[in-house]
Amino acid sequence: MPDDGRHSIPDDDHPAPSAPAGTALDETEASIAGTRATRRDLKVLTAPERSGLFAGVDAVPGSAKPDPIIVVDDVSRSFGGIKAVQVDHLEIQRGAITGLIGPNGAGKTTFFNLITGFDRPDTGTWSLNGESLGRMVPHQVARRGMVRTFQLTKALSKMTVLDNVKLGATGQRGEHFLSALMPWTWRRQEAEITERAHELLRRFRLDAKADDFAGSLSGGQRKLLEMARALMTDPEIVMLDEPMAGVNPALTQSLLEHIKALRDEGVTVVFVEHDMDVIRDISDWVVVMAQGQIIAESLPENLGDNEAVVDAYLGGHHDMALEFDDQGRPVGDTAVLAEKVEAAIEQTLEEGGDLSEPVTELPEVTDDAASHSVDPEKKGE
Ligand SMILES: Nc1ncnc2c1ncn2[C@@H]1O[C@H](COP(=O)(O)OP(=O)(O)OP(=O)(O)O)[C@@H](O)[C@H]1O
Repeated sequence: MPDDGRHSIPDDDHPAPSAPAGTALDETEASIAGTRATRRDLKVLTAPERSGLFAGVDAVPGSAKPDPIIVVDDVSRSFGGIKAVQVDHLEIQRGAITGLIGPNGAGKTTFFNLITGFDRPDTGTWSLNGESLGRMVPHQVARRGMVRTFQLTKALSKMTVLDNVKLGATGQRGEHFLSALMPWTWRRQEAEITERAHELLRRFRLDAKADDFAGSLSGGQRKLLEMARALMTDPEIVMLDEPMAGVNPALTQSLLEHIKALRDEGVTVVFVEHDMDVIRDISDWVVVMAQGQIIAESLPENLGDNEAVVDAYLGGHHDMALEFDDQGRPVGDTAVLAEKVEAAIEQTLEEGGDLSEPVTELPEVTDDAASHSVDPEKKGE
């Protein structure tokens, strides 16, 4: 991936932001905090320097970051009577992996859709590097450096793997009307696009499949294809919607390594994930949504201590102290409660319901951990 830092150099239109008020910065952060870091700056960050970025960040919803690449204000979206998203303020730190978690129906996918131009909010503003993206459609957003992948991979099964990746190169010269009148320009562009697609296929070890139909790939390989396609425009920030869903354990590890490698190259990553082990493994910072709102932000290792997070996942009506082991796994009565939540979810799915609401009502905790005695009528109240 080229490293020319071209996305991030402050200029008159995009001045470097100053350090947010109230953010305590130590020496480790000083080199990049308060200015807009380039891809090159971010590439040379050591792991302690990267975690140092969050040292002075308050673990509260909407907290200021030293060098935010994305800033969101008052973005809301309703469907009928349901307020799917109401994000008052959110800043995403440049050059870090931010995990976005929350129960089913929390509004994560809708939020991704809104800020990448795939859906329109009812209210709100948001910016990338200080430039408002409010009226842009997805390919305009991509041209400015932000791309997304989808929860359900969108690979076109009757096209080759190579062509699917090439499709990611939207908004480049070959698409323009004028270039169509100048085929020599277009052909050069086409060759560059093909070369880059091959390079990305090699990176994701899909090069042997370049000429196969995308429909022949496994679920995990399609996720890799989706990432390769997203990287065609050499983005500054990638939004990954459940990149691990449906991927077998062997490929999960490889995907995780790919995501970390992107971050280590200076790409900002925001990803939606349900698996807490994955979240703890690769996130530098975690943002928690529930019922459309940002309810918590924290370092991944402190998630289990956050009452709002536990409430969001286990329902707000428990009246016992929750306990987790040092791996963040629930223990004792908390484990029993967690199993009941699982059982309630399973039951909902078996009955053909969806999981658009978190489980909010649970029976008394007993020793019968495997009990499926959740009254479905009470769930989602
Ligand atoms: N196109 C739509 N029409 C109507 N309601 C919608 C639409 N898209 C989302 N919703 C509703 O908005 C809410 C948020 O849904 P969203 O898919 O964004 O949540 P999520 O956190 O991504 O959930 P999951 O983890 O299950 O993917 C839910 O109540 C959902 O039913």
